[in-house]
Amino acid sequence: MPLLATATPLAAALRGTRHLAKRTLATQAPHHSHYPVVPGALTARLRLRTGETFTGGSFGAPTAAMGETVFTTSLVGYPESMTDPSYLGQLLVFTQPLIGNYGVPQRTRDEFGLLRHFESEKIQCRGIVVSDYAQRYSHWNAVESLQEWCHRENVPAITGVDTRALVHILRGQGSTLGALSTGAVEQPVEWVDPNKANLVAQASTPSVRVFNPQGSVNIMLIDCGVKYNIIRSLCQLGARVTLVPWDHNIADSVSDVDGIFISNGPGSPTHCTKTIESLRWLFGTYDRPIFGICMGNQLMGLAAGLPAYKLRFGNRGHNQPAVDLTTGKCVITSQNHGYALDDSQMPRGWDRFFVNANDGSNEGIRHLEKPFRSVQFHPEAKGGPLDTAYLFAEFIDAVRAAKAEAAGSSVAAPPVSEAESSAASASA
Ligand SMILES: NC(=O)CC[C@H](N)C(=O)O
Repeated sequence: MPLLATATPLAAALRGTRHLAKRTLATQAPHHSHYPVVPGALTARLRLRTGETFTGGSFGAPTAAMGETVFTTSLVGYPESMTDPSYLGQLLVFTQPLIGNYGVPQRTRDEFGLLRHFESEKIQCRGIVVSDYAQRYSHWNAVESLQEWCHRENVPAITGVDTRALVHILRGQGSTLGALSTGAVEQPVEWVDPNKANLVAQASTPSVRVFNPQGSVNIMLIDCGVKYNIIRSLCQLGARVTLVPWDHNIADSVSDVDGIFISNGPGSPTHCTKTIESLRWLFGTYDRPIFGICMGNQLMGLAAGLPAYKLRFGNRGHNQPAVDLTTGKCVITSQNHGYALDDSQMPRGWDRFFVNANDGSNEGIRHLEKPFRSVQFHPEAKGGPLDTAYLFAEFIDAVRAAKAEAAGSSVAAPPVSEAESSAASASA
């Protein structure tokens, strides 16, 4: 039998896919409505500022919300993403079609008092947009449905949206303001860009908090909207973590600090002038390790003299390749950002650390003499079991070494990064 004949079912399936893709493109504007929605649900509507409207079913709170419409390609992790403070002010579109199928986990806390399965205390995004909400969920750890959670936290959610068409629009024109309405509750027509406000001031801790007080090195963590797993990652490596607000008076409190960490956070980094000033002061006076993640990378770059710009639609997902320019090694990273540093001209004394292998955008910077480094991706969030977790271990090693040196001792504790990597190879 000719090969063509055996391949026919596959060829037909592929033709079907192509046909679907064409149909999706053809129906892009101005109105989209198709998939079946939750039976008996209120109608929900997502309207982009540029005029495109998507109609579906409401499965969240019967309320309305406006935000920057952004998409994530993550296949799993909706509880973590939705509680990540970096999504504050945003309507979050999931490209993974089936959302809700493993429910929402328990609010149990770890030994440091942090919620185990969420990145902060509450849902941070303003609303969610999905293709196919799973009305039945199943998971050993689930205690409620995504629908119940959204209701409880007063967050609107729409299902039945052709998210492929929506993402096509967002990739083309860039992240766009969107208004999500449910039933008769209409989002007011005046468009307000959340990025014009200082969202970091809303997400940051209002007061100083200490985690793992018996830890052996003192890390000051500047909270721009920190994810719990960043605090946890530092505590697990034996650090005492002092969480301080984004505008904390650093100069007054840094003398007994062994290392400084700058967290992730929502919105534009340009609002954080106080943090940028503090970092600039630290770069001139501080010699111990400094490390930044995502917003932390952007703030360190701005303090060093690099400009930041807005990416067209940002990088949000769990499989972004980043090349470490010091080793040539490519790591697969988890990301959630809409801004980036323009590293085309590096300031004196600094170099690029990582670069994105897909779009060439900056993924980190490092100081050439002092132990100051930052990354645009999230080493605390990993698609695989470990991925870039080694960056935390290297930071704590550098902190311990600097502390030992300052104390005039040549005997430093064994590096945690080595302990980590031997544990990793033992479990591999
Ligand atoms: N995850 C983050 O820290 C995001 C940083 C910043 N809000 C951005 O979107 O680029």
